[in-house]
Amino acid sequence: MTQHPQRLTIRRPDDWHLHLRTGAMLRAVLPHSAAQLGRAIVMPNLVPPVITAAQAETYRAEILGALPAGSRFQPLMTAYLTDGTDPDDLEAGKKAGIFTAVKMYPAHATTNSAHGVTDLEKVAPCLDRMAKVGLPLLVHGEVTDQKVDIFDREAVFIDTVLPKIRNRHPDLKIVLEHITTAEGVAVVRKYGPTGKLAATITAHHLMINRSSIFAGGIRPHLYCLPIAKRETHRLALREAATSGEPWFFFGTDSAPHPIGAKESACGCAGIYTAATAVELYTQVFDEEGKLDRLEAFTSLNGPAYYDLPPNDDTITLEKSGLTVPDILDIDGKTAVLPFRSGERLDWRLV
Ligand SMILES: NC(=O)N[C@@H](CC(=O)O)C(=O)O
Ligand SMILES: [Zn+2]
Ligand SMILES: [Zn+2]
Repeated sequence: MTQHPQRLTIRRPDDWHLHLRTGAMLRAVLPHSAAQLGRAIVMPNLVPPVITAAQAETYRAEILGALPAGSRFQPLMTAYLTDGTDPDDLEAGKKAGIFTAVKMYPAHATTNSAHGVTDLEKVAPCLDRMAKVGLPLLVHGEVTDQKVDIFDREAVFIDTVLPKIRNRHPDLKIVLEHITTAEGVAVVRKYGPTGKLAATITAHHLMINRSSIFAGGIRPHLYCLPIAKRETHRLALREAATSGEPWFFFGTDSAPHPIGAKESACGCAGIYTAATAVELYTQVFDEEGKLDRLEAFTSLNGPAYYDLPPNDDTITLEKSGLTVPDILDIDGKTAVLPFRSGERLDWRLV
């Protein structure tokens, strides 16, 4: 690769952490991801959540039915782990090709997590079975104790909860989703070489820090969970993502909410990045002078961790610039505001 390429062809990326929602929202946002990606790990935090293999099969059919004609995009389905989840159903779902992974939300940690896990002991039989049949555990890694400062909840989870899971289930593959801290980077570096721990990193956590949320006034569209941390953490995430190390990979956590639900006295957590996900990551790798490592992060490391082949086709990016789309209409009554809406990015998908 030349030092300052104007054009870049890489294997088609996958998104290992995506919220597609359902109904009109799904129909509006899915074309964005389907245009860029080969596959995506689809998060199960619907209302009600996607708990069983039968529910995941119904949800997958809805997604496939909402795809633009001719799209080869493949949704990879996840189970929402609850205290009452049946290990046999997880195993059957895995064997039937329905489940790719299982998502654990500590109860009340984030958007639509009320049915999440209250006690690790209760899900131990599920985690044992997942290790046995090869279903990775994807974790929203924040403690829910409201006495713990919101900016510390990820680091405390890594310190106190993650070791319990790892020690009790040493053969379980774990993905720490959307890491936001230097502590997250360090623990994944430490245990990544065992093949049992990896992390997704979002585009927005590579671009914003906690001051961004208050720049000139409160900016509800930059509120997500885990919340963005100090600048030192953003820099640690950028270094990790662009390091080429195989345990860090693409996961947007693109999480659309209607504008009215964001611009509210009690606004929802979630940032919508799917409209320009690949362009946002490319911008970061270019700024870091690491475009030669973009493909590993976007298209190779994720499939390798999930024991899947990389996509067989490619995408091409051009350094001709792009204006991030403005408000995305959902159903004539509600709309979503994409991250960096109306701003210029350096790269665009050809
Ligand atoms: N990331 C977020 O801020 N929100 C996600 C939930 C999640 O991934 O934690 C959502 O579903 O809106
Ligand atoms: Zn989450
Ligand atoms: Zn998420």
